[in-house]
Amino acid sequence: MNPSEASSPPPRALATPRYAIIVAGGSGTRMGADRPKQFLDLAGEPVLVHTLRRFTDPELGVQELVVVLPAEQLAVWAAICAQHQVGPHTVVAGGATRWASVRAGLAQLARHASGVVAVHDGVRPLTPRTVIEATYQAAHNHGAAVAAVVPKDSVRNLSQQGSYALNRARLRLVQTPQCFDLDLLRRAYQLPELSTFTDDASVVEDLHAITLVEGDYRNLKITTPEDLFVAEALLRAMRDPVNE
Ligand SMILES: Nc1ccn([C@@H]2O[C@H](COP(=O)(O)OP(=O)(O)OP(=O)(O)O)[C@@H](O)[C@H]2O)c(=O)n1
Ligand SMILES: C[C@](O)(CO)[C@H](O)COP(=O)(O)O
Repeated sequence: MNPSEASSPPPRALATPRYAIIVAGGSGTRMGADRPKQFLDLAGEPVLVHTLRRFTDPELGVQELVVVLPAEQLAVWAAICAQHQVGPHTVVAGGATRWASVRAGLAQLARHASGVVAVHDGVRPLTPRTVIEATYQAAHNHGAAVAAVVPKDSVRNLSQQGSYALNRARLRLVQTPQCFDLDLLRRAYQLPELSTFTDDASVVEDLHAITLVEGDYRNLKITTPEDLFVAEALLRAMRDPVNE
């Protein structure tokens, strides 16, 4: 625990325990930076520090937070934690794919019998608390819930003849957090990995229906360089009490 955490308010007590796995085990090839994008600077602090703060908010009552990192970056993260205010968490080494990293995070939660677990991208540093809370609650009520938003652009499907328009009213852009009953997520991650998995909902959906929760357009995933500029502007706006 960071000494500055000692005086923070106690976590909210909840009947159903809440856990979170923050996956930050990727290398950021699309960003093309000199280090993984989760360590890049966003308004004076590494992206991942911002992301963790979203989940250490005592109002959420998360009992255990697991951070998954590339094995070769564990020392880098330790140095970051020594310099920045980061709440209590455990660290595990990830795998070659996001799926393998989530599995490693789940293994860290093996001693817990039950609860609801959130899986969240370490590179989504702007997720509003209301979205996290709503996703945990929906998973508590329905077993599996993911945050998603309506597409703002028109969407076309590629075909052999060229392309055709899709009805975007029937489409959703999926974000994280993605929250699940702990036992359900464990069972889903015992099945073999498929190349079609892009998120946790795609791993779980053969076992259980996925409930969609209203996400937020500010909850962007930092993927390519321009996302950092947008994230910085959004962060400034979200810190302005007029906007939040
Ligand atoms: N082996 C992996 C791959 C991805 N992730 C995490 O999953 C989230 C979403 O993945 P993505 O944005 O694709 O991150 P990268 O894999 O780092 O990026 P890229 O695909 O551009 O290499 C990120 O927080 C990333 O760190 C992970 O934990 N382990
Ligand atoms: C999990 C995710 O962020 C939901 O939108 C997304 O699927 C991650 O995809 P990526 O290819 O790893 O960026």
